[in-house]
Amino acid sequence: MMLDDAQEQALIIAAFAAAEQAYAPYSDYPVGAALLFDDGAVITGCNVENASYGLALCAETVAVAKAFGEGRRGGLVAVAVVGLKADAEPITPCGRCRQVLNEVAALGATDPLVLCVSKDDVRRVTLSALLPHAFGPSHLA
Ligand SMILES: O=c1ccn([C@H]2C[C@H](O)[C@@H](CO)O2)c(=O)[nH]1
Ligand SMILES: [Zn+2]
Repeated sequence: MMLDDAQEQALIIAAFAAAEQAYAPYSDYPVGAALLFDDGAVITGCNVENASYGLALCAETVAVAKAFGEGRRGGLVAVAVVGLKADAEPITPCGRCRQVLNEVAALGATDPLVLCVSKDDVRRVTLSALLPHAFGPSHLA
């Protein structure tokens, strides 16, 4: 499934809206993520930090956990990630989030598009480009 401009824009807007819910009092670096599934559903997440700093959950991981919690297994088409403090250079998912995203991707048939978004720019990459030679469920089979 290819994304048209309107779908892309809607996903980016959903990620910005999610970032507004970020709980990031320690880093003051709000992040939002929005996952688009092949039935058109969008599931969002924001980063959730903790007084024990190292326990922070990234927006992408929160979104994936919500998706699994709603019964989704595969069907991930695209992900938008925005950092509200990212002006020029878009943020990209951290290494842990790439692996977490790979789990839902590996359960489906498509290599999801990752939209890395800043105020000024959108960078489009595939998840497999962000995480080549990924370890996944097939390795355990
Ligand atoms: O792709 C990213 C990168 C960072 N963060 C969060 C983790 C932490 O709460 C804050 C600063 O690193 O941003 C995300 O949610 N997603
Ligand atoms: Zn992360």
